Amino acid sequence: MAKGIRDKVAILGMGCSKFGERWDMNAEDLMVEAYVEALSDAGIETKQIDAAWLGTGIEEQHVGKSAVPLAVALRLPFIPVTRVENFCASGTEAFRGAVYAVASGAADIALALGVEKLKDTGYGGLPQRGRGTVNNMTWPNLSAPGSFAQLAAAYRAKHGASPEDLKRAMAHVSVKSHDNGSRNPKAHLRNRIDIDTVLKAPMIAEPLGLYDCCGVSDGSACAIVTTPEIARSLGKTDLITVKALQLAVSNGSEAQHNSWDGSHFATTRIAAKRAYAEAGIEKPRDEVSLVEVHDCFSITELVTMEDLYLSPEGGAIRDILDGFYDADGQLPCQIDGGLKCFGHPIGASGLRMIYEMYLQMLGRAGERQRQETPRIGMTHNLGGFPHQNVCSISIVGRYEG
Ligand SMILES: CC(=O)SCCNC(=O)CCNC(=O)[C@H](O)C(C)(C)COP(=O)(O)OP(=O)(O)OC[C@H]1O[C@@H](n2cnc3c(N)ncnc32)[C@H](O)[C@@H]1OP(=O)(O)O
Repeated sequence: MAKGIRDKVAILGMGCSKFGERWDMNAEDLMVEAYVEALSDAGIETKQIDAAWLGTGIEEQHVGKSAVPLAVALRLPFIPVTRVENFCASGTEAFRGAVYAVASGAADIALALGVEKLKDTGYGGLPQRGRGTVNNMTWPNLSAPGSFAQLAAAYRAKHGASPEDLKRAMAHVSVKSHDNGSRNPKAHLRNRIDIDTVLKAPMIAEPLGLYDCCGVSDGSACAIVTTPEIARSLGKTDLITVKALQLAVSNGSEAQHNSWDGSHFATTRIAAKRAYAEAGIEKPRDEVSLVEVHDCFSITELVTMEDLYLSPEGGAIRDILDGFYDADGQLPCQIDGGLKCFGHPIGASGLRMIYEMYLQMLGRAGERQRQETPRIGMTHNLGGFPHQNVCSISIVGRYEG
């Protein structure tokens, strides 16, 4: 395996907008909200940034084509700006661009920003009549909730879980995330819920009810990165560095050759193995202190805990019900409220997850701060559907160099 980027890049500053129904703001306003916080945290000026990456998913409708909207919104000084899109993993893709630019020496300081404006532009998780023959004939009823509901059925069939146990574990996932989100002023949904509310909620795609789904929200998040040496020369003493960044992309082979039972994500397993090797992690369940996964649906979080090798295969239901991933458990998952409470403004989500890891490791997470300062944080950003997807994993941690 290539040497990788472990400890070559430090996070100089991060910012995150308030997520939610931001009727009062357009995409540029959201970008500025996250950027102003990141810039002030980094303690630099815009003219010191050498290159920038914009991550956004449905750009034509919500943000505008090309990389120009980012350059205009932030008044970037004619530097190279690149726009990336990789399904729902677009935010981590922007981060990857900026981190690799610094790691390669092409830039001293680079910016990654992810944004999406979904709420008032007609986007929804349920099927909308697509345009054109392919959409009408081939995918007339394809929806994210419907597609991830099949993951639940396949997982249950494979592991022989009873429908009641699986539903209770999924409900625990949602109750836990709403509890965490209620302590986060930047989250969209901040109401506490109980198991009964989840189990009696309107059905969206059996077995996924309203509270098993992430919301639909607007939001933006931003990171400024540099080398550990430059960060020190700028006066930073407490450094958080990138330990690993890995991306795995489906090539269709599993689904096409019937070797896939539909109950897990091959991309997550492959990206996780590579990321642990790059970060030098041998026992992820013991060594990772905090994790944010792509909980677009409660079942995705449950399955992902096994795909990341944190829970044993078939053991996630038990771990979840035992509180292993609760805020006061051994390995908190979605301590900020996750996609469940932040919603999923596509380009922003991956960077929003890294933002929480960064705050927690610097002891700056306010009411939801983990008591023992976390050392290693992992984020998992998934794009696409179970049968074809991209998975981007980042591991960040305290710098001990
Ligand atoms: C790889 C991937 O990431 S795929 C994932 C892509 N994203 C998605 O699929 C989004 C999934 N979620 C959804 O589509 C929507 O949230 C739905 C369908 C579940 C609900 O949408 P709608 O019925 O239009 O909800 P609407 O916006 O009208 O809100 C109605 C109420 O429910 C609440 N609500 C909406 N969604 C959620 C949710 N997911 N969880 C909890 N509460 C919610 C709202 O706050 C509102 O509450 P209020 O009446 O107290 O104000």
